[in-house]
Amino acid sequence: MKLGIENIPHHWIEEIVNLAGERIVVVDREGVVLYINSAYCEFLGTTVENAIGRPVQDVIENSRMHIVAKTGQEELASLQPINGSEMIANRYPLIINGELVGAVGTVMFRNPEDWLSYKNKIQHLVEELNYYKTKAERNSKSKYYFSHLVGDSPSFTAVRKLAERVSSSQSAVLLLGESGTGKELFASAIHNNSTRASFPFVPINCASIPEHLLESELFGYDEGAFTGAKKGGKKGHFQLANRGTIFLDEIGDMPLAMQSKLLRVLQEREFLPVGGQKSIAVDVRIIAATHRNLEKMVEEGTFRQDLYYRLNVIKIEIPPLRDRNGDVELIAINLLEKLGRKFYRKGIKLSAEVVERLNQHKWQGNIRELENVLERSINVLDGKIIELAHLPLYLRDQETVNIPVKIDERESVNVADIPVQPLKETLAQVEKKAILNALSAANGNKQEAAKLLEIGKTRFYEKCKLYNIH
Ligand SMILES: Nc1ncnc2c1ncn2[C@@H]1O[C@H](COP(=O)(O)OP(=O)(O)OP(=O)(O)O)[C@@H](O)[C@H]1O
Repeated sequence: MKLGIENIPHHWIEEIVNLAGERIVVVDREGVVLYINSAYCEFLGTTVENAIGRPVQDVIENSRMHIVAKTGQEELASLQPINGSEMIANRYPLIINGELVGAVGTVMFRNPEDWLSYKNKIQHLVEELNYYKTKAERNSKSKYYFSHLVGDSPSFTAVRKLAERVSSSQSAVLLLGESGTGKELFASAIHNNSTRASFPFVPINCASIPEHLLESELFGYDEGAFTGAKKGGKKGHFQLANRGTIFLDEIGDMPLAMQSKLLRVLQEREFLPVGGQKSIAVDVRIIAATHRNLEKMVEEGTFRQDLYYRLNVIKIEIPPLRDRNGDVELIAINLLEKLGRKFYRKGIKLSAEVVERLNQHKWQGNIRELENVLERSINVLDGKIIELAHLPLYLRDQETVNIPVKIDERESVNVADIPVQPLKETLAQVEKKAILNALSAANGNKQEAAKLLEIGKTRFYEKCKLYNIH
């Protein structure tokens, strides 16, 4: 007997799909319906004959299948109103022999009660999955080497050489640079080039953790340290990084009280978990990073001078992209390869005009901004060459090259509703709204929301803190 679907007579397949309770649609790269099963058509109030060969948007209300067929990005469990019911839609890119050829979509559950019972059943599995996903992401994030740090400009080459040279030392490293310049990549490359490479690299973003949780995140806690503390306590990042490297990103955002505790670990090489009685010894190399001016913060009294000296043993200043002559094109080509793999779109190139425009731009958001621009361009691209027309508006219009402001219907504000008040307050209101909108569009995923807003995650966390958004 054959080992596949060939054993099933072809005319059974439709019935099997219908029995499985799924409503299925298949579209090609242009979003044209190639197949839709009768159960789905029944639900839509149409017929298979009517639906086949038509653009999917004309057949299914609020469909996003044509988008998935272009981007290659799957969309799972997204809510889709059809015929007045909230449906749960799953949309998968259809990849055959490594090439994106279309998309497959299913919808299920006619009513929210069914969804709730399903959700309760799988909730713990989802949580478990998320836990392993985060862990896997963290592991893969630490896998950068100096060869991943693309750039040939003299300013960047000098910095990369310095970082390479100091990676074998055990001293603390302080990475300075604007948001999106690659500080985390540098930290990871230093770790992987050091004698600690076979031990963990543990990154922690000091700005993204609420102040009251930072201590237990860094140093862990003992059983019974506070109400709700896990049985058996919890290990902190310092303990997890033992014999490896801890990367303290956005160290400039660490509250003063925590700075004192961190200083103690650096001096004594041991720490006390929250609620603990016994100190734990650790052997950890520290790499800290910030986009803030720590010297100024020391002068202003918001950063401890003694801690600054402890961290500033080896200072590495990563240049902003606009000061890296010739690197933009090189990095863009590298990012296109990476994005090509992510979206199953191989061989995408930049037109000469686009290269020129990218070289002219000031890149306030550095490589992260460049990455977002390219990702967006790929999403609106049909062929293989990114032309000026595919760039976001603020890059297309030379007059406004350095003003990355994006206004579209989603972000527009009804001016008539705004009371007369100081401009600052109005701007804050709009900013908060934009953040909430992005969070809701990203299903609460902060990194994704920051990406949608085209700002760095650090700035995003700062804004959330400022507007009390949890
Ligand atoms: N030299 C480089 N070559 C290729 N890609 C890079 C390079 N440097 C950074 N990137 C990419 O740019 C993005 C931003 O890098 P990273 O997160 O390391 O910046 P950062 O300085 O730590 O930012 P932040 O301060 O906002 O946390 C990442 O997606 C990273 O993969």
